[in-house]
Amino acid sequence: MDLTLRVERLGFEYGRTPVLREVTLPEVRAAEVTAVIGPNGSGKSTLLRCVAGFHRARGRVRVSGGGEILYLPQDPPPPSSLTVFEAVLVARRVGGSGGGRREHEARVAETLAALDLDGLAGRRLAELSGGQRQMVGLAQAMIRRPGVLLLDEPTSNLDLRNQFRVLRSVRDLARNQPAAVLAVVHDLSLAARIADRIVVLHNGTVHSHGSPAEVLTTAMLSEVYQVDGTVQRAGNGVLTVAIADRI
Ligand SMILES: Nc1ncnc2c1ncn2[C@@H]1O[C@H](COP(=O)(O)OP(=O)(O)OP(=O)(O)O)[C@@H](O)[C@H]1O
Repeated sequence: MDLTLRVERLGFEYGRTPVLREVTLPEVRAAEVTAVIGPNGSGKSTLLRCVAGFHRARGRVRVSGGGEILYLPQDPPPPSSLTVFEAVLVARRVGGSGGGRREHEARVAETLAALDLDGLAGRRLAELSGGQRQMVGLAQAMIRRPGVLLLDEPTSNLDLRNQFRVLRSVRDLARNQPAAVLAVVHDLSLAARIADRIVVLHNGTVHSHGSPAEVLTTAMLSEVYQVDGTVQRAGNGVLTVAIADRI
């Protein structure tokens, strides 16, 4: 059976403050990336934590077709005396993947290479920058080959090149595994590049969803983000979102 993630009518509040109201997502299918966008405080991280099962929410979260559900929080793995290679190896072992030591080590090397982290393999996590540790966190998630991958702002600490690299690796994982990926992405132009579908969260409800071209509109930018924005489409189809307001 094809792997799918279904999220229906989720409701959640912290104490008495409603944060998610009747949130239903379009089905997230294997080999597809769905990006969740929305302003600060709109409920994106809470939504991911509810889907991951860390909060007890009303509504339904259903995964059909098997596979591990893996949630990668916004914060990178903490500094530690483990080397990058060891940290990713441990993640693979904890994930219960079969195979002998050689097989494990080959997969670690392959995963580090995919994220261009091979140069850091021998460095300790305590000696890395926040952005470098964030990439290690992603390598730890990817090596477990999850069926459903929930990513909370995987590029928040990364420079332009690494943002691109990470998003490309996530998309490749989704397609090759195949995995169903649900990712919170703040940068709208990056969301357009990685996502098959975008969900716009606004005040704890789904404002709109659809393909990047359907969702990223001047009207949405005005209604949801309260900015005077433009969406440009390059000849190769790449969408870029820009704010027209003067600073
Ligand atoms: N532990 C908590 N206790 C109480 N309220 C919380 C808690 N965590 C988040 N909130 C509130 O819930 C709302 C949604 O927060 P959430 O972190 O899900 O938003 P977000 O869309 O991920 O924001 P950001 O883009 O800033 O990361 C906010 O109003 C926030 O203040």
